[in-house]
Amino acid sequence: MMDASEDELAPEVRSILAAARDRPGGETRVSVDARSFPDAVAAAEAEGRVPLVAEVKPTSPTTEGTRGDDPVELAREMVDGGATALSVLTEPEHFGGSAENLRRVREAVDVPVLRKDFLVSEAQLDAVEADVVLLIARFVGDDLSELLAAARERGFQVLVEVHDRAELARALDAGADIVGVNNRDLAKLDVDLETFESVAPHVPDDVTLLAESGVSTVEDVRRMRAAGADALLVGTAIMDGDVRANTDRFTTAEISE
Ligand SMILES: O=P(O)(O)OC[C@@H](O)[C@@H](O)c1c[nH]c2ccccc12
Repeated sequence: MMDASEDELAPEVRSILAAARDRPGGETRVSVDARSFPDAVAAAEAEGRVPLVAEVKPTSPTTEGTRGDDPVELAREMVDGGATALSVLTEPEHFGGSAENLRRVREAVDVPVLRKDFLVSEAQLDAVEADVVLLIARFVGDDLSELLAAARERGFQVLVEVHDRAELARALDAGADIVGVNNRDLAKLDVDLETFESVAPHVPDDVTLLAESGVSTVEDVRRMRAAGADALLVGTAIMDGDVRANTDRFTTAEISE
């Protein structure tokens, strides 16, 4: 999206976006046999676990240092800790990710895997197979419907990320059925859990709704669930320390009162 609102983005985010626009796509069109994300969420719920998407995020503009562990090892620990699905960063320049990390993780686990990146063109969908791809409403602008259709044609499920009610309306108009509300403001990079609480009431029941970013305690997990989150997406608080224990703590947040 090339409009005035781009000036309002944090410098790091502008740099991420500039890099994303230059990134080439895959050479041949992918065709994915996707593992159902809504089914995985329902299964976790039926077992009394908090449906959690655990994120393999080696670093980020808001994290200090880089975690160099093998992403496959981290992914296995997350699944052992009860994660419903995984998110794997594929953005190389600001998040330490790669398409290869995603490919290896998806081969090693049997839960759905989300490709976390800043996709802005159809060809970029072909870089690697995943069960779910992310489209960020703010970044794809008027191309949302087209990219959503292009992704579905390839077999991907699509998570559309929004930050306010106006973006939610655009996501729903485009036909999004998995929506994530990002608590992180891409203009300031700060996190406010009230973002989810203010947008969630306007999301129809048949949409699978994720609360993204800034969940760092078991209290936060319960708070997002109380506000209507079908699932949570957690990166930093899982990557910090014992990945398996962290995942276990969050997925059992509703049993271990
Ligand atoms: O590390 P956190 O605060 O738990 O956040 C995870 C995830 O929501 C965040 O990494 C994220 C949300 N939307 C994104 C878009 C691209 C890259 C990363 C993200």
